Amino acid sequence: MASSGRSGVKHLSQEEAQAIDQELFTEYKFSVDQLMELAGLSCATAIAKAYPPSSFTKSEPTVLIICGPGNNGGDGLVCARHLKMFGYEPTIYYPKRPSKALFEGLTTQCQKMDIPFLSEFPSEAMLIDELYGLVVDAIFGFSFKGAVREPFGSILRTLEQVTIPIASIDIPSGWDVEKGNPDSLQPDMLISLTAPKKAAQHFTGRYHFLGGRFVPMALQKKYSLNLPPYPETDCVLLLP
Ligand SMILES: NC(=O)C1=CN([C@@H]2O[C@H](COP(=O)(O)OP(=O)(O)OC[C@H]3O[C@@H](n4cnc5c(N)ncnc54)[C@H](O)[C@@H]3O)[C@@H](O)[C@H]2O)[C@H](O)CC1
Ligand SMILES: [K+]
Repeated sequence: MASSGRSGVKHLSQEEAQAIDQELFTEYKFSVDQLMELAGLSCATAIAKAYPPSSFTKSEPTVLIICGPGNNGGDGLVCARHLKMFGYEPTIYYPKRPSKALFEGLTTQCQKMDIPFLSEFPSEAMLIDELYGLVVDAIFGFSFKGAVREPFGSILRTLEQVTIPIASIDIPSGWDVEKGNPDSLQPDMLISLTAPKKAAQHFTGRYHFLGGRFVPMALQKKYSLNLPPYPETDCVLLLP
């Protein structure tokens, strides 16, 4: 069944999100690297709009970015690199790294830009609150299914206790892509890429951005995305 939010934009099922993704690669001949770069740039841009460095109460605008094992994690690595360029102090936790050239390259880029990678996840939420001003959740995106497997279960349980804002890329991690999850993370920001997924209807945080301004009009029409117009040359749009 089709569903749409207050803005009239379509909310995608998991199957639709994966079908559009596949069509972008197979029919439209985009490469993953290209779309990931635009997705990650959108996330860093949305973060810079909602949480400018001057709004941080810490002495430095420190951001903890947690990257998962798939492309959502890749978006997180790209986001970290752009945040560094924008004047933030990102730190990455990336416990499950795929042995693929794309992710290895993104990791090296971050390392060469002096972005630290944590070898262990902070054991207490309080430590995260003390050290960072923002968490970026790039753990799972639209391919998440079933019960959360370790080490991500314990990471998510810690994140549920933090009091600093959490910005989730595409899906709040631990949420069912269509039904959401009232018992998991409740992020302050959600950046929906391409189009919001059905779970976004359960988002109650302050900022819901649309990002990933890369879907050709023919594909938008085929899937009746009904995307609102992005302002001027912006790569993100704040949804009502
Ligand atoms: N078209 C677009 O909008 C683009 C979006 N991008 C981003 O890509 C993700 C989707 O990426 P994908 O690799 O398909 O999957 P995920 O990152 O969601 O995760 C897959 C990863 O997670 C593991 N996994 C799945 N379920 C579980 C679980 N229950 N417990 C533990 N681990 C789990 C699975 O094994 C895989 O390893 C999308 O959301 C966007 O963020 C692209 O960057 C660009 C195009
Ligand atoms: K996420």
